[in-house]
Amino acid sequence: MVQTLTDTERAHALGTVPQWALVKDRDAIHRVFTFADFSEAFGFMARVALVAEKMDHHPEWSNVYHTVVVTLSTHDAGGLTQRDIDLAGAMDAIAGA
Ligand SMILES: C[C@H](O)[C@H](O)[C@H]1CNC2=NC(N)=NC(=O)C2=N1
Repeated sequence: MVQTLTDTERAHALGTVPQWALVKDRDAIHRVFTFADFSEAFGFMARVALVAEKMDHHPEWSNVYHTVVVTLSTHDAGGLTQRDIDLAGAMDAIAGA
């Protein structure tokens, strides 16, 4: 079973994905991606979906027109783990930032 990050690990891990912020009321990270239009946003989601499935780690997300709102947390561990940091990094790379 994957473990939630310790405070020291968390500080280091968050530094590797600086565009993500800790969620206030739960142990999770959050980012809003904004694209040029719906096609770009949905194309991003399609690419991320394939990667997430391969990683066996899945985002909580929603889409409205050109924005994709994402929360990452590891349900099996009840909080933030390295798996969330890895998926966040993969999403950043797919989005190009
Ligand atoms: C059985 C399967 O491996 C698990 O349910 C995976 C799938 N995707 C997951 N995604 C996320 N975000 N957290 C999990 O704990 C998780 N667990």
